[in-house]
Amino acid sequence: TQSTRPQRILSAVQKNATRGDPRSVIRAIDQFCSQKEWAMNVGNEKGCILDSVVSEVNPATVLELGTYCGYSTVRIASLLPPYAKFITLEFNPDFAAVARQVIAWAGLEDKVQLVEGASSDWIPKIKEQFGIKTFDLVFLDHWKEHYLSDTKLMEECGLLRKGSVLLADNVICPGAPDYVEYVRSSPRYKSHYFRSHLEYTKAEDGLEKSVFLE
Ligand SMILES: Oc1cc(-c2ccc(F)cc2)cc2cccnc12
Ligand SMILES: [Mg+2]
Repeated sequence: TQSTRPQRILSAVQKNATRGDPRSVIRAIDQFCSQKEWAMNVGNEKGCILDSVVSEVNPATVLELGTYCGYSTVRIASLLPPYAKFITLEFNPDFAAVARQVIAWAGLEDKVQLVEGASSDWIPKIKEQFGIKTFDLVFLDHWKEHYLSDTKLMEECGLLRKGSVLLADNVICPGAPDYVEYVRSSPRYKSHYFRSHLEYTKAEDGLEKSVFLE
């Protein structure tokens, strides 16, 4: 039977990356997606912006919405302090199965908890299930239609505190106009747009960093 694109990405990691070396896993995925098949990883250009925000926040608690093959999961997990708690939510079981193996190849399986299911189902349960009060950093990289509703849900569930940082991928392409309008116009957020390019292309895209103010 035909392999899927995530399975081909995993094969490229297992073939070209060194076990336990997160940077070689990132490089292997970026080379495969640049030279062989495009895939919706955040990529290296936006990935460097992600790295700088993670390093600046130095979060003790991180939530990622949308794991896909685990590319950004590996980037984030490799920068976290040892005591950090990192949860990544993935709705698609096939993506989750590949991501677990990519994260393991990087040797980061003890740094991140991959949870399968819908973000809207899981967000209300995170406090009780994982003993997390609030998130210092949230990386939004799932389906764009859910960015705003999931953000409002996180607010309602008390998962954001003064200073919590939301970093959203794909502000331009595919775009999340209702989310961007909300975080840029709300007095409860201070937002900044990091202009970049859609992964592995010359098209414009960018990340929106929004700090929750209360
Ligand atoms: O980074 C992403 C990119 C795209 C995307 C798909 C097709 C295009 F033609 C352009 C962009 C989709 C995503 C869906 C979820 C999380 N990230 C995505
Ligand atoms: Mg994305």
